[in-house]
Amino acid sequence: TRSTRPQRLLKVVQKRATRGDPQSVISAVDHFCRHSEWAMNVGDEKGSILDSVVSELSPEKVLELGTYCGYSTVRIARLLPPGARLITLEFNADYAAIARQVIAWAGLEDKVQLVEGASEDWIPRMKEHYGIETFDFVFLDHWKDRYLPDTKLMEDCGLLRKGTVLLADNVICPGFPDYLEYVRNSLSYKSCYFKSHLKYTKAEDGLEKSVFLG
Ligand SMILES: CNc1ncnc2c1ncn2[C@@H]1O[C@H](/C=C/CNC(=O)c2cc(-c3ccc(F)cc3)cc(O)c2O)[C@H](F)[C@H]1O
Ligand SMILES: [Mg+2]
Repeated sequence: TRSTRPQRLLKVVQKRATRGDPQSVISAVDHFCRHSEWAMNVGDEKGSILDSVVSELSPEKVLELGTYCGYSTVRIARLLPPGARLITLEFNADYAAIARQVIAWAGLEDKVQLVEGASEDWIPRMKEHYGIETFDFVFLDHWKDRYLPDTKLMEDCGLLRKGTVLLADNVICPGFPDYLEYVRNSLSYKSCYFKSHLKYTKAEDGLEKSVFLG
């Protein structure tokens, strides 16, 4: 049977990228998406905004919602300080299998814990299963109608602390109006919008950075 897009993306990574070199993995995926097939990863333009937020924060404990093929996982993990940990949640087994191999090809498996399961099931288990007190940084990039319920769930589970940064992909396209209204109007968040473009196109998109105020 015909291969899937994630399988083709992995082949390009293994063909064009150097094992253990995260930057070459990022470039290989960008090349694949720009020249061969469109895929729903954050892309290079928004990716560099993600890079600057992570570099400035230097977070120890990171949560990513929606691994997909691991592109943003690699972008984040490559910038983490020694000893820092990234937990990424992905409930599609096929995507998780591809992402594991992409993360391993980048040589970042020691920093990344890919959990195959649903965010709503695993957010409540973060403390007892992974010994997480609170997260320093959360990247939201899963189903758009799940950003708000999962953010409220993280609040309820006490996983956010004063200063925790939430960064959400796709403010415009596909968009998540309910989450945006919440973080922009809630007294518990200080929110700002990083305008960008939908990867490799002229269409506007952006990232919403929201700091939890406790
Ligand atoms: C609900 N709980 C979940 N738990 C674990 N993994 C999950 C969960 N929910 C989804 N996943 C997992 O997270 C991923 C889902 C990513 C969804 N992303 C997008 O749809 C998305 C779409 C566009 C887009 C833009 C323009 C256009 F014309 C068409 C598409 C751009 C983007 O940057 C996106 O991120 C994965 F697929 C799913 O298994
Ligand atoms: Mg996205």
